[in-house]
Amino acid sequence: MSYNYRSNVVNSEQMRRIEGAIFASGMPVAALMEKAALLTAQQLKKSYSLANFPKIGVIVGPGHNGGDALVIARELHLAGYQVSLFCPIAKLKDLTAQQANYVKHLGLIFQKTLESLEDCQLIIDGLFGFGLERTLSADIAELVDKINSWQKPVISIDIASGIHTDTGEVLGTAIKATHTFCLGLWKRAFFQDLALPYLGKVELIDIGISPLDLETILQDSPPILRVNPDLIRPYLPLPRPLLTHKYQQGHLLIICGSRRYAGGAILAGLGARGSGVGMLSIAVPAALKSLLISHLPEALIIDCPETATGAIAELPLELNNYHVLACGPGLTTENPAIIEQVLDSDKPIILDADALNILAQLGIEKLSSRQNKTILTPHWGEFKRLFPNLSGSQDRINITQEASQQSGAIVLLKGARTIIASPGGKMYLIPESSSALARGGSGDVLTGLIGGFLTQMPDNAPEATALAAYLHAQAGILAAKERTELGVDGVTLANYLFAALKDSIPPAPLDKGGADRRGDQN
Ligand SMILES: NC(=O)C1=CN([C@@H]2O[C@H](COP(=O)(O)OP(=O)(O)OC[C@H]3O[C@@H](n4cnc5c(N)ncnc54)[C@H](O)[C@@H]3O)[C@@H](O)[C@H]2O)[C@@H](O)CC1
Ligand SMILES: [K+]
Repeated sequence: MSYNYRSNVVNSEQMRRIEGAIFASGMPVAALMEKAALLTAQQLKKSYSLANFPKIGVIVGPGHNGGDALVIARELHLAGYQVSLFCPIAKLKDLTAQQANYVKHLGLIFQKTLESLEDCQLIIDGLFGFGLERTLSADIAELVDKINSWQKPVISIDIASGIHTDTGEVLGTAIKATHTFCLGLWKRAFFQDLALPYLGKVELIDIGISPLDLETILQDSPPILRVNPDLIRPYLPLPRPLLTHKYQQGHLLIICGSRRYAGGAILAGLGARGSGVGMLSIAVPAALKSLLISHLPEALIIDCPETATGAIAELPLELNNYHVLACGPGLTTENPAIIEQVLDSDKPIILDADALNILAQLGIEKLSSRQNKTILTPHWGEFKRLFPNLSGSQDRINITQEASQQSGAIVLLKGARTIIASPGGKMYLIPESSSALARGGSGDVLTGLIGGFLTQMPDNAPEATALAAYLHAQAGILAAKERTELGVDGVTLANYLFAALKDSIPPAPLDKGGADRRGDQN
């Protein structure tokens, strides 16, 4: 396991321990504050020019978040900005009090009222960082609401004040930042859907936390990783070995569709197409066969006997002849026997949509007898049905991890920030997405894509899932950029998968990882 400030996501307790390890090894506290705040001030000056934002208001809290804000205030003042300060809490930590003295010496003024900052073009929020530990008191909450009501650009230092660093919960109320500079390491809240409306654009400031200090603190817990191109590139089934053939690139079976929901089957097939899987078979009710062939001429379409209402009645197939089974899109919940048959197979399976709804009826205990991997890809509604005991909590990172532990499956919880947990405890967090994907059909594309990647990298199921989820989100972002958020239907999304692959995970120069790894598998 290699440690990296770009990838490792921490909670506040881990952040505090890492900080402690750095200080214990000799780094002066004030020096780290100076570094973090100087780097943030540099970024700020680049994004918010003196010409456009000559007057800046800085809200100073009692802890080191407030200390950061004071160093930033000083730097902006020295750069020519007109800076006004407001500090609503009298008792400051020592280092913060020292910084306050120095800015006073430079002539900066602590205003008596928040209203004195109302004519600023930009507000910097240095009220609380990861040290926020309780709900905001009524007087502080009132200040925060007042700042929000101004509708000005607000830059939060480390995290929007009022947001819980781990769960992303709003502790009473919270600053609605337009831009947040996260210091040193990504904190969990940046991947919690609850917190997103408060963080605005997010940016990580690299303050030089070394892999050594990360390892010291993080080595005893399973890694929680923010997916980025460098992290998943080694797992991509690219470049292909020169002498491979289609069956070496894997054979995926998708079990999907009904007369009522034919489109889900097509979209899952198009998702699988986007993975480049060697062989694709799709089992559908007989009535859908010619429709599927017309959309996916490269796939083998298997026509299954159907029920009176047009669902698959039985699967006349030896499921163990395929490398991976993906099951669910458009299936209906009419026939639980199919899911039981899929669960009984010895192959890796992906369950989505109605396959999950049937599993919820059967009970997740059914998964315990499986000999191979299971991947569950619920959205929130499906998750609640599968894991009702976890649905009371809003900490999506925690409950996805719990769900994976309870079920023994890899669980992918869909959302604005999709979360993937594996039974071993390792987690992958998808860092960005587009609301263009909040649309029927997006999930079907994802199921096919996961299936296609898993087929090509069966020994790395969590990574295949993360790779698919990342690429799916990137395709949504790219498509929305060109067509707006209203222009990304499932077929369009699937068509953008290749462009996303090329754009967002370009091959690293001299990267031979992919070729070597696949050589092992063949
Ligand atoms: N970890 C690191 O590597 C670095 C951290 N720095 C900064 O230090 C911050 C953490 O500093 P602190 O630990 O001092 O914590 P904070 O500055 O986040 O705030 C803690 C202070 O606020 C008080 N407090 C907590 N909840 C409150 C509430 N609801 N109402 C009123 N007061 C409340 C606490 O008693 C404490 O005095 C980070 O967010 C970051 O901005 C940087 O200075 C340098 C690098
Ligand atoms: K803050």
